[in-house]
Amino acid sequence: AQLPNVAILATGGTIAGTASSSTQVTGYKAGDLAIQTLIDAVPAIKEFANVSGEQIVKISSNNMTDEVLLKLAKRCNELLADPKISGIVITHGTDTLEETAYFLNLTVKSKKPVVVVGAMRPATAISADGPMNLLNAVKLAADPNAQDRGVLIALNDQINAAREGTKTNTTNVDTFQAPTLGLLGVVAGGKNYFMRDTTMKHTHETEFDVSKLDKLPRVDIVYSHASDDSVLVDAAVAAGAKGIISAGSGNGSIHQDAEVGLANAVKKGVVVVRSSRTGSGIVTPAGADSDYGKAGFLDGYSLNPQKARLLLQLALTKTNDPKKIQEMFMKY
Ligand SMILES: NC(=O)CC[C@H](N)C(=O)O
Repeated sequence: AQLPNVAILATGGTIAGTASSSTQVTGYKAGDLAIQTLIDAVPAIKEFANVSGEQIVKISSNNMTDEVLLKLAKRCNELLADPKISGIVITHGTDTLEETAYFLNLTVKSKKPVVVVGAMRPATAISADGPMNLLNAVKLAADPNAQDRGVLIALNDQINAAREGTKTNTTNVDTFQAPTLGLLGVVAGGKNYFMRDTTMKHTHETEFDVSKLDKLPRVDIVYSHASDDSVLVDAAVAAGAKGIISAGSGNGSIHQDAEVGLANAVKKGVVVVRSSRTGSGIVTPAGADSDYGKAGFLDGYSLNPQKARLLLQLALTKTNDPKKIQEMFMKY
């Protein structure tokens, strides 16, 4: 039988990282190795798929930009329109992997699997996790049962939804978790097992079209803390932010001295969305009669601040209507 064709788009990260010794697992050079070197390190891939590697960038993912995100989304859409391509794997640093995965979850127009993969130990380390993660990701991208589940995050034998998975540990290989909703599935005995589906709209079901975009509106995140004030909010507005995500405390609460600045931002036409710095749970709707509702703040639902930022950027390419943007936050 003919093997499925899987395209691999490489962006760098620890999966392509090199260190001077096999015991060095921090302070290494991320994104050093080219994609063909990573593919050649896992000859077993050839048993499951024909793969082609394409180097998009070679960066540590803390340096990811809107420009690269747009380039990746456009390239995915081009490749997935080709009937010969079964799915896509994107190799990525883990630091902002969840952001790229969620951005693609909102902008890829296909039911075919798109799998974002990384590693926590550099390619040169003892028990490097990259090779097995890459093999699992290619098999997942070639798996018909992985179709129409939204973009997937696959590391450490676990499958997460792009919207829900988040990096929870600075160094451990078991870093991607979905604290509120749990895993979509697992990889065991070389097979993919799906336990549930995400309930939110994704990929071909969204209204976002990046084909004609070459930049995204500025959206900043302000992180709440004791003794907070409006200094950073005012700075965001002065820098031209069209939206601000409040990484609030608890259930999206905001220090009264920062709230003043955010309310003023709304009066100037900036869209403000409340999210939470807690890392799990939902930010419940404040209601039109509450102080937050009266100030015009929107509710971020279960998106973490970094993902809420991406949705607000895309939302602002379609509309400035707070009501419509709130609907998007409950839908995607
Ligand atoms: N484990 C990782 O991939 C983190 C390394 C690096 N900072 C990156 O995100 O690209």
